[in-house]
Amino acid sequence: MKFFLDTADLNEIEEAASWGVLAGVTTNPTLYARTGGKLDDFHNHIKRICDIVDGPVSAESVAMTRDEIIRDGRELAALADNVVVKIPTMVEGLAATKALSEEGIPVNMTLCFSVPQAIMAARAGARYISPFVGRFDDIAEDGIAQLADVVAAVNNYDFGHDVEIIAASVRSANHVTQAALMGADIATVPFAALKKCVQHPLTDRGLDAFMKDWEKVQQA
Ligand SMILES: O=C[C@H](O)COP(=O)(O)O
Repeated sequence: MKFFLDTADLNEIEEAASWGVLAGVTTNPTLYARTGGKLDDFHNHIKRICDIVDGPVSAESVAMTRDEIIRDGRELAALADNVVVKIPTMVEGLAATKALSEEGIPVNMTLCFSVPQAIMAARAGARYISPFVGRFDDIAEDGIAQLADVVAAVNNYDFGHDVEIIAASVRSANHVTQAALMGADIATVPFAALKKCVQHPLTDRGLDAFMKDWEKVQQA
């Protein structure tokens, strides 16, 4: 499984990139708004992310009609070679995904909450599909079970092009564990949760003991 960072925060992206495990970044309008970014700086902001990250960077279209999404998608794709156009899973989004994919522009279909949505995204030409986990948990449903269904269903078929499933709306290291065990290709993880993925209390305890014993060696 590959690790993507689910953020538009440049500091977080720079730090995670320095860890050597970052394979890509996903953004969305909410994550960009959280940076305090303005509309007229959005494209430059995406370019800055693309410069930092050696891997695909999803930038989301906020258009609602096929033609507007296609126009948006072309503009976003022109920003950098590693831009992936993120498009919501809806009728107009499917049509735009088909058109953009045929032009060779990679698409990540987002806001995916069901097996039929995922299969349709793949059929339309999506390079990435993003089933959401945490938002199911938020409404007292089992997001991991939903993700497992999507992974199993998509892996049943050959869509004639590469399709990778991004476990999205990930909230915890346990979500990452479950996504990896079921064979999700990618987990896109918020910075705080990604940091928790490298931490373990037994690692901390073991390190503490090693340091204390090393002090004894130095004083012997
Ligand atoms: O846009 C995709 C995100 O992974 C959504 O995550 P969220 O449910 O934490 O906002």
